[in-house]
Amino acid sequence: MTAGSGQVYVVTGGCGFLGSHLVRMLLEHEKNISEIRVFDLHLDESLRTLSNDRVRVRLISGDISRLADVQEALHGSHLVIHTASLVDVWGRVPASKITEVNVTGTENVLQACKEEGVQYLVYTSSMEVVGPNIHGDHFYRGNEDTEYRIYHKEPYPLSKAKAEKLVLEANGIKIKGGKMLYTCSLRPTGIYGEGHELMKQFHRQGLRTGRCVFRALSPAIEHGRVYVGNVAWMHLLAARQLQIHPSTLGGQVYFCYDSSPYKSYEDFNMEFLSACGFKIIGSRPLVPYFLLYLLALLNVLLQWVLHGFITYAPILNPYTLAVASTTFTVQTDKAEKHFGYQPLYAWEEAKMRTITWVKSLEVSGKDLKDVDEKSNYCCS
Ligand SMILES: NC(=O)c1ccc[n+]([C@@H]2O[C@H](COP(=O)([O-])OP(=O)(O)OC[C@H]3O[C@@H](n4cnc5c(N)ncnc54)[C@H](O)[C@@H]3O)[C@@H](O)[C@H]2O)c1
Ligand SMILES: CC(C)CCC[C@@H](C)[C@H]1CC[C@H]2[C@@H]3[C@H](O)C=C4C[C@@H](O)CC[C@]4(C)[C@H]3CC[C@]12C
Repeated sequence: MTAGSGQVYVVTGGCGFLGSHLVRMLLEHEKNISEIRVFDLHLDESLRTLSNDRVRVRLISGDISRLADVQEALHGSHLVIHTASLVDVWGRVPASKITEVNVTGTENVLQACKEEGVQYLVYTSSMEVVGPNIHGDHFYRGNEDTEYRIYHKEPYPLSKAKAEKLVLEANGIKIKGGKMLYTCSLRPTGIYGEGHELMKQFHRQGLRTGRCVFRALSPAIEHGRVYVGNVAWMHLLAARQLQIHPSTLGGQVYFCYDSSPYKSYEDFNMEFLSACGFKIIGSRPLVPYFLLYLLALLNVLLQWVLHGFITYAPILNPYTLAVASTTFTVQTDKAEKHFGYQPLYAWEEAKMRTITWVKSLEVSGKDLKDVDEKSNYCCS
């Protein structure tokens, strides 16, 4: 295919963790596109260099919460993959900002699809549109039809649920030119892989404590995880098949899954950290749950006191503790049945790629700096 003769895809949030994997995935595996528009608030200039003879990668700086920006980016495009979002469960940004980006931003994408006559939209949702809920109900290897008490209070899951609803309701509406809009929604569980910001933080924290991770969560609580490459692959397939079988995929939701093992959040992280010499201390939580909960509450209090002076947003708060302490795993084949999804990366390869990346944090010295040499290897 020569540049200009294929389809134009827009990837909102294309410079983020998932978005940048998706852009690379599209370049490598989607043969009928000639342009990828990477729309983001903060541009990653290195993506520009990915353009080749066949596909032009165009970086577009814009704000999803401004309709004019979105309209301009979508003009003349064929399909949108909407991953842009404010991912915040720590109170780093005000709730109103989360709503503005995640809900108004999605409204803008839908409006722009309508006005610019873009027929297809794949939305990146989240497991959190379902749960875990605040009652602590476990969702054990459930699927898209599993009944669950859905209850949202926190700004991020609330915004993702609202946005997903808007996306699904828009399936089938008339767009400019008289054609129909087709939409579907993908719900990843906790994504991991190269570039995962939270993994960097756990790695850095582990270096400070001499490569020791102190078990805080019950190993019996399963937390769903999915490799970023497989999430990107699933988006690519959904985008392709939405155009071929719009009546099958249109208006549907799909959990993102692969063959990553069912483990607790900490044990899963250890799959990678142990390759760097990290050890997990304790076979059961070292701190009783009520103490952890008190600590989480203390963090909320400190956040409130320090508000206006500094942004105090530690990893542990009552909500993140509840998410990490409630089983939420998926087991489904809906995406396989509807659009032939099979993970592109087996667990062993996903693990190896992630380990290589975690190790590279040490080689580059990025995570080693600031760490007291003396504290290293206290466990070895
Ligand atoms: N990381 C996870 O574990 C996870 C799990 C489930 C779902 N998700 C969803 O996947 C998507 C991608 O998440 P991620 O982890 O890659 O997050 P990320 O923060 O790395 O990427 C989000 C991107 O959106 C961009 N963005 C934010 N505000 C914007 C705005 N106003 N205008 C334009 N762009 C804006 C950011 O600059 C960033 O590049 C999100 O929709 C998120 O809700 C993530
Ligand atoms: C108590 C501590 C020792 C551990 C705290 C870990 C906690 C910060 C982690 C655990 C689970 C994580 C969430 C989960 O993987 C899935 C998602 C969905 C996604 O849409 C946004 C990110 C989020 C909420 C992860 C955030 C970090 C969590 C809560």
